[in-house]
Amino acid sequence: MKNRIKLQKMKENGEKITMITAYDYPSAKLAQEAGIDMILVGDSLGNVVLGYDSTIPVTADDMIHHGKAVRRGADDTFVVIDMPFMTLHVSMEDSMKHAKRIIQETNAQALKVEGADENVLEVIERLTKAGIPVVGHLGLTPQSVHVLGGYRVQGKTKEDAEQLIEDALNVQKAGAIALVLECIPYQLSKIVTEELSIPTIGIGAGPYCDGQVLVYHDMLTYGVDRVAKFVKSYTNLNHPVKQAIKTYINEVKSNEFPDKEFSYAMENDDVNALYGGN
Ligand SMILES: Nc1nc(=O)c2c([nH]1)NC[C@@H]1CN(c3ccc(C(=O)N[C@@H](CCC(=O)O)C(=O)O)cc3)CN21
Ligand SMILES: CC(C)C(=O)C(=O)O
Ligand SMILES: [Mg+2]
Repeated sequence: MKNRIKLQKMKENGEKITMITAYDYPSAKLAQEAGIDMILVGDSLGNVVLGYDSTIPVTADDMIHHGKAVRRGADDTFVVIDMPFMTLHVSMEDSMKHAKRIIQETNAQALKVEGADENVLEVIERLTKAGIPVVGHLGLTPQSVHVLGGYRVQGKTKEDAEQLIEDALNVQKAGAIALVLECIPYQLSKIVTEELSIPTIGIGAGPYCDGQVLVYHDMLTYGVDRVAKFVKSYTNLNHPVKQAIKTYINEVKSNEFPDKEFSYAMENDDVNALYGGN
């Protein structure tokens, strides 16, 4: 497991780990070409690519479909794939079956699982023993949105923070290679990052994590409108994309496009012969 060593080294050396989500060939290709350390095929694809209002309808087949496209676009990047809703909570056999399919069909390096209950910890242990690296995910775990009562910041009280620290230690003990911390106070992610030997990757978890992850469509403002406070918009693609499509519409309607420059031609003799033949 060469990649595990590298992640671990980056934490030890204080070199920040960069991660972005990707869901298809072009997003993966651009992320790899830009030099990202890790790609996450997030179940957030339910929101940003499939148009659902949560990650709950996302299936293992969805993850495989998109995971394969990402792998084709980024053949040389560490790819992590989310285990989607309910692939961890039916039975151990069911979880292993889904994990096996996702890994074998996508050729990803690792799987990510939300939470730290008994089932999830056992899944982490079993996959790790089978040689499949696992990334944990604590704090705001969107697959539990209906239990959490909305997309709220987690771990804000002493009790909740202590529980999260205990969960993080358990996830590490079960064998996880890294831990995503989502939407928690920066003071808490600082403690967790110091307590753990594995790298923490934050999203809405402040500056003290060993790495950061953002959703592709959020950081590019592409097809999304309202985003969480923790999202930094590095560019806004909504405007230029919409503008380009509007210009195209106008040019077709006004017979400006396509002109000869964008058309194919026959030789004059052949055109004449064609008319003559009629
Ligand atoms: N486009 C997108 N980006 C994401 O980061 C993301 C998804 N989708 N879908 C799955 C989950 C859902 N996520 C979310 C969604 C909303 C907030 C949000 O609006 N949070 C409030 C917190 C308010 C509070 O508790 O104080 C905010 O205003 O930032 C946070 C995480 C993160 N994940
Ligand atoms: C927000 C990240 C961590 C995620 O789980 C996803 O994109 O699905
Ligand atoms: Mg996810």
